[in-house]
Amino acid sequence: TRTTRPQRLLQAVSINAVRGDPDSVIKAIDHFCKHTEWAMNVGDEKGAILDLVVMETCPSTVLELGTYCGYSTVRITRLLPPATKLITVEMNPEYAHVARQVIQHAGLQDKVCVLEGESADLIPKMANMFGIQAFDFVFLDHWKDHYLPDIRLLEDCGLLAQGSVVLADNVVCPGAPDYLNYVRYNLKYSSRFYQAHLEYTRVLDGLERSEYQGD
Ligand SMILES: O=C(NCc1cccc(CNc2ccc3[nH]ncc3c2)c1)c1cc(-c2ccc(F)cc2)cc(O)c1O
Ligand SMILES: [Mg+2]
Repeated sequence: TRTTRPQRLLQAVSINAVRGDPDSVIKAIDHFCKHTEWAMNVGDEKGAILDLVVMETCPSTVLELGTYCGYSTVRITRLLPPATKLITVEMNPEYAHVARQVIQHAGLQDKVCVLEGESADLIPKMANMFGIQAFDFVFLDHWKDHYLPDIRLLEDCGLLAQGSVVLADNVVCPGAPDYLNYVRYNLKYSSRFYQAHLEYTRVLDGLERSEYQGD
């Protein structure tokens, strides 16, 4: 096929979503994934849990690892007050290019920085790049075997502070067993599981919310 799935998803957004309206972008992507083609967005069921956790956290600094087409980026950023910034990391250049256009269609481009590259390379540079101390909220949705090394790297770089919330997608499907074991049995975290389903399916999945207790 000439086009890729992210390009077909972007086309559905540009045709069906109202420019500058994040909720219509979210609805257009969910409709596309339910009726036309499955894609690995966090989706509407887990997305509603993501919304609640973001709203109760009221973050001023947000990091997302794994942008894909920007669905969760739009979900999170639409809930943030004007002064806040969201940094999202995507190592696949084609995903990043589509995500920037989805985010722009939602009218949220001024609140989002899409960084192209690997989390392990970029995390150590973020404090200097953005003049931040710690992230109030982190959403993990990239390669599942990178969740554990990356949360440890965030700790080592001093980018987590007491009260920082880390929310991880797909802790059941595809799964992140080593990550779960770490955040659930480590006194530095207070962890809680939100049972749900894999986006747009009846397969079991869930999100893990882990609050950093400080050093
Ligand atoms: O694997 C997943 N997502 C991650 C992912 C996947 C592919 C490429 C990238 C490239 N992006 C990337 C990589 C490394 C990176 N380092 N720093 C940034 C960064 C960015 C990322 C995933 C899979 C399923 C799933 C699939 C099939 C199935 F049957 C059930 C479930 C459902 C999900 O919700 C998922 O999130
Ligand atoms: Mg995911």
